[in-house]
Amino acid sequence: MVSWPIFSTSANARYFALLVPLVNCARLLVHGLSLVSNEGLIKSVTREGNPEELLRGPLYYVLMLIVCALVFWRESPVGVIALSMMSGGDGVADIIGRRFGLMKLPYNQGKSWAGSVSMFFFGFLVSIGMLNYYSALGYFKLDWPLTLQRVALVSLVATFVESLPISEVVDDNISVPLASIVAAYLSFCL
Ligand SMILES: C/C(=C\COP(=O)(O)O)CCC[C@H](C)CCC[C@H](C)CCCC(C)C
Ligand SMILES: Nc1ccn([C@@H]2O[C@H](COP(=O)(O)OP(=O)(O)O)[C@@H](O)[C@H]2O)c(=O)n1
Repeated sequence: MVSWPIFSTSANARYFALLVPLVNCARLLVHGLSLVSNEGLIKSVTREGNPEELLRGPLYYVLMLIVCALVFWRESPVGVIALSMMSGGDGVADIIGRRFGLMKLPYNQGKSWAGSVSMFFFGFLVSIGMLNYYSALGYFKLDWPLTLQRVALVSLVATFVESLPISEVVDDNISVPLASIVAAYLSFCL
């Protein structure tokens, strides 16, 4: 029976799984540099329709996928939590914040309480859901009462970092997962 690397315990499974973000990284670079034109990709992934946008948020998103797969893979909850905060928390904060974010944060008029509260709750929920999935597959065993507290703390840290007016300096597709990695590593691994 063929054992597909992506589900195997092979040391090479992570490199096989990396093919997906690597291919998308190449796509974003090629289209972001306008070496190739794909209106569908640009329209679906950018806000203003400028190819250069692909080289910022989307590219950082995929690079963080690559970093977490390489460094943490399935052995550690840290990578799972970091990606959950970026895709689940920050992603929903954008949607909810744009639509319902009338009450702005006192220190950042570009962000709102609705967006940040969504960031916290969806970052927490997606993290717990993914940790439960990986735990059910046997990749790690967790003390769930403690894990809930730890993930809540990481989500609080990620929410605070995401709320800061630093988007011009560092994209939140970098700051949110990096802050989550640090907070999760300190709470889960030390
Ligand atoms: C639109 C994207 C990021 C923009 O973020 P922001 O600037 O709004 O904060 C994501 C871009 C995704 C990329 C085009 C394709 C990624 C495919 C990925 C490797 C497949 C696995 C995704 C996994 C389920 C999280
Ligand atoms: N905590 C947050 C996050 C986003 N948002 C809203 O979502 C929009 C996009 O957020 P963002 O600049 O962080 O964009 P992304 O790069 O995270 O997708 C903001 O301009 C706000 O309107 C919010 O209101 N509160």
